Amino acid sequence: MKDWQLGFSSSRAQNNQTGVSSIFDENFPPSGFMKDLDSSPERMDTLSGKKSNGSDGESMRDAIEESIFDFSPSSITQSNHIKKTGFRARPKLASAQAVLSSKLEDPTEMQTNACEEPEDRKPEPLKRVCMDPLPIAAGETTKDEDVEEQKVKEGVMAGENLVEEGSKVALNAATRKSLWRRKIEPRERLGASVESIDESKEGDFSNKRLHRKKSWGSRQRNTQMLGSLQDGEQYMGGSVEKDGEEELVPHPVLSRVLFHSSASSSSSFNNSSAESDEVFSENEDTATRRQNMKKCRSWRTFLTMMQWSKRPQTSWIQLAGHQGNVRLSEGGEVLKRFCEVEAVCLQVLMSDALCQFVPHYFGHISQDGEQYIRLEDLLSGLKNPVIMDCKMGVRTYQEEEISKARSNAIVRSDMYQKMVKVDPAAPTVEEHAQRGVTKLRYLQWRDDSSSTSSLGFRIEGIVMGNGKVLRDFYKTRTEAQVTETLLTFTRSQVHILEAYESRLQALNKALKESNFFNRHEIIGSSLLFVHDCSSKANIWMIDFGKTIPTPKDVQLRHDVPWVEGNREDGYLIGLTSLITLLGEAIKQAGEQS
Ligand SMILES: Nc1ncnc2c1ncn2[C@@H]1O[C@H](COP(=O)(O)OP(=O)(O)OP(=O)(O)O)[C@@H](O)[C@H]1O
Ligand SMILES: O=P(O)(O)O[C@@H]1[C@H](O)[C@H](O)[C@@H](OP(=O)(O)O)[C@H](OP(=O)(O)O)[C@H]1O
Repeated sequence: MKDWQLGFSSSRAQNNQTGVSSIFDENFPPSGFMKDLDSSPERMDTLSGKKSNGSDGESMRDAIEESIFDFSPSSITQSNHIKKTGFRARPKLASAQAVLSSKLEDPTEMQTNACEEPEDRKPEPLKRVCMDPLPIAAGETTKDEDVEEQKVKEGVMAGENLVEEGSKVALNAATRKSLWRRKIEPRERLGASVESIDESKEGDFSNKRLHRKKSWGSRQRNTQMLGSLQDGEQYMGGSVEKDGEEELVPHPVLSRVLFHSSASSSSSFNNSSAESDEVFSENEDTATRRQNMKKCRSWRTFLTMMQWSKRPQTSWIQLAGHQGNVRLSEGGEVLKRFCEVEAVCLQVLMSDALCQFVPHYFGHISQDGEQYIRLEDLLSGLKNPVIMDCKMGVRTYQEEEISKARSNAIVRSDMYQKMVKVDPAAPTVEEHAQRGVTKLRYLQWRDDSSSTSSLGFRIEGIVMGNGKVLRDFYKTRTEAQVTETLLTFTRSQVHILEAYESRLQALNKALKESNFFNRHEIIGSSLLFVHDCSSKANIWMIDFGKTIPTPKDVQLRHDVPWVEGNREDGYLIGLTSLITLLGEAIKQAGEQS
């Protein structure tokens, strides 16, 4: 078991044992929607990695180093380490794996989660969940498979790399995916797997048994597996009696389940004749065949449930911003409508001190005549993520927008409608009369009614762990209102609040070292806060669509008020406010508990 898995498992074990009081303000509008976060963990693990500066997304990702950070209040040493380094969370691969393996450890929880899954979080098509037919020693693949894995690496979600520790079943999704894509015959697939096992695990009895079978035709082999299937209870026990020999099965239920999963994977569990031919022997009579088919179907039902539970954790949601601007691709990347200003920023950021705080940028892609920016999915691997989007800075419009508004003031009725909905008294008499406001006027009103102008940031939206979305923060302006919202967002969990505070302090440090920050006016950019019920937490910088390089003669400070012409964005004012208010929230949460 890798370090991060150990860390995660122990964290989960602790969580299961920890009775936790539910702390949140009953008066807050979305009361009662946080019941799924009832187990408050004692510690928090995140992963740290370091990006390389390579221009190629593949090589950069390959260069990521991972390690664990422990946010346990008692873990002072590591906590200091975090403060020194900032917690670099790249939870993708580890989180997905850890969540998946923990689900298998805890079937009760699996059921609970399945029940709580909101309708709009239906799993991806089954073809995305890949499983191997044979037990393979963890981490081992054949040469060919390695090549295949390399080929498909880019398009494969980290969460699809499934390794069942202790079961000796390695589920290498990249390999499987590529094999399926190429529709390689099961026979070839099996042969390859067996050879690799046998070469590297000479002493393993079960592997030797598999090796002895490798000369069998795939049909024979499949029939043999089916025969075993009929003795389900024995199989559950971990061994099968065959011809007087005990055949050890590394992971009794899984390996058989996985076998059939694989056999039918390419057809997504259809009952096609091709599949039946693959599974049943020619010598079986019709009755046996029917019986077998029936059993096989019930296994399929079970498999479907398994695959549901093992699906990659991609509870993706676009919280703020222009609806439909951002979406999750089939391959698990976030695709955002192309904006050259943003693409240039992201490219520069990949080799800046801030790269640890920005989703990985994979370049751009053209799809159906549209261009998209390809980004790392920051929610990947998080289980029922809790998300908050904070728009940073003391203003959300560029200075250019002011001059534009002066020269050509377009009156917008949509913005007038939005304004009236929040505050019917906000428009002037003239604006009421024309039933419209200019964009600049609207943006300025938004900034002033929220905490943007006063605190240097505002909360745009929150997604709670049960998927409930809160966007009504138009009038969340005072420090007390923001603090209360932070407590609700984190359910007053001190270790989460502390992790966020720590991350922001690290960001503060990185900003001071950043050439990008030194040379850019950052407008309308957000900090995306994400945590989940297994206590992974992180904060990321997103949205650089209105971030522009400063003129050569301008040196921004980022921590002084904006007056027209000085181009200051107030980013550090917002960051300082956030850190202060998180501190206040930590204090209040401590007092509550
Ligand atoms: N890399 C990512 N991973 C996960 N979610 C993301 C990612 N990028 C964006 N999102 C989601 O999409 C939302 C909107 O993103 P973003 O702010 O970049 O869009 P936008 O349309 O440019 O916003 P705006 O209208 O404020 O300029 C975010 O609040 C977040 O929920
Ligand atoms: O959040 P709200 O209240 O819905 O208001 C929107 C928000 O201010 C966006 O940032 C802005 O897009 P830009 O940042 O790109 O200016 C958008 O302008 P738009 O309607 O002109 O796109 C506004 O409608």
